[in-house]
Amino acid sequence: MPPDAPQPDRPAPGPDAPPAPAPVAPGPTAVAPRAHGIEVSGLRRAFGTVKALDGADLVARAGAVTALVGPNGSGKTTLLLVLAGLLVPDSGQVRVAGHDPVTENSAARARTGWMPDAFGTWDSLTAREVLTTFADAYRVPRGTAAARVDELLATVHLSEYADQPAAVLSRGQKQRLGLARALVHDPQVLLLDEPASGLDPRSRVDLRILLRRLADEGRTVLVSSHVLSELDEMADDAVFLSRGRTVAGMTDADAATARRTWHVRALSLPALTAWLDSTGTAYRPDGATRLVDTAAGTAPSGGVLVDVEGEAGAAALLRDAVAAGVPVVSSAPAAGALEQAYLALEEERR
Ligand SMILES: Nc1ncnc2c1ncn2[C@@H]1O[C@H](COP(=O)(O)OP(=O)(O)OP(=O)(O)O)[C@@H](O)[C@H]1O
Repeated sequence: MPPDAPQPDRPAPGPDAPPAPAPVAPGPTAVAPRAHGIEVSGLRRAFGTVKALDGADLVARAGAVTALVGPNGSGKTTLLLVLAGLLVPDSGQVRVAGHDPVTENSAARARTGWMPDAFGTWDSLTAREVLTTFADAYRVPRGTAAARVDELLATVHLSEYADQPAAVLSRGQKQRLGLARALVHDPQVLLLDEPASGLDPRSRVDLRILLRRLADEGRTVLVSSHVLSELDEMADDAVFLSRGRTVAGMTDADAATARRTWHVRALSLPALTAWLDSTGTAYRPDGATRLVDTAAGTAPSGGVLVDVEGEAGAAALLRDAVAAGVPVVSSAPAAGALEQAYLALEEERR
């Protein structure tokens, strides 16, 4: 859903719009404990007959990056809009940084940074003016706002565009400005909808490092994306949505113990497959096996896919193969843990 689509039963403030009434950025005495993350239970929100959220549950810990994963139309944006205090749910419990975004909207929004999947901005304002306007709206004290804005422009590598009108920014640069605006009031909770879309590879790496740092500082970071390999690298936990419901959750520990497919390559494919056969280990072709120098009598090198139980299973497989004299070249997960879990869930739900 376009994040700025009007909501049927609520005047749309527009997720990019400064909040009205402007919430007060929590001052040093008002900071809620960092331990508060996000807690959602039984959340429902329908648009006419479409049940965008149909009893969703979610916990996102403070100090962790949580991935929000699900197919198109599964309710991710709707959930993020509710958490951001921009959409009123039909029913269910929601706490963001210890506050209910419906009944304590200002308190929740003062502690929440929201980055929509496309950051619509005012084209005639400069990048610095855009951030200063949001800092004002969040009542960041004037004395500190200018330094904060400069610091954020540097963080997202837009200092050289600080005094350029936002109209000249590319899509990826606008995304980075959107990230800076989400951080302008030093929020405890960050909600990011497809933050990497439009970013070049360097900016994606920067984003990953920044989100890690923000989580390590004790913030709660909830990020939705379809690029699972990217989420895999940055997320500690994952929540899977399907048709408006939470269908699974996954922590780093789950990922380490889950059954996964590994790609094992050896200098001699016959030696590898003969050993797998002798141990009764099931395997299948990797689809990329390459023959080398058969004329010279060298055995074909190549790899196979093997399903193993967690990282411990992968380590045992590698250890035993090497001990048996198989010339193993590499052994690595065939795909990220999130991607494999996602595909397995999709398969189950077909
Ligand atoms: N304002 C709206 N009016 C009507 N239907 C809506 C509205 N917003 C969302 N929906 C519907 O609710 C469902 C969930 O949409 P949502 O945008 O939350 O999914 P999503 O998981 O973010 O999808 P995507 O991955 O494609 O961004 C979809 O069927 C969508 O068509």
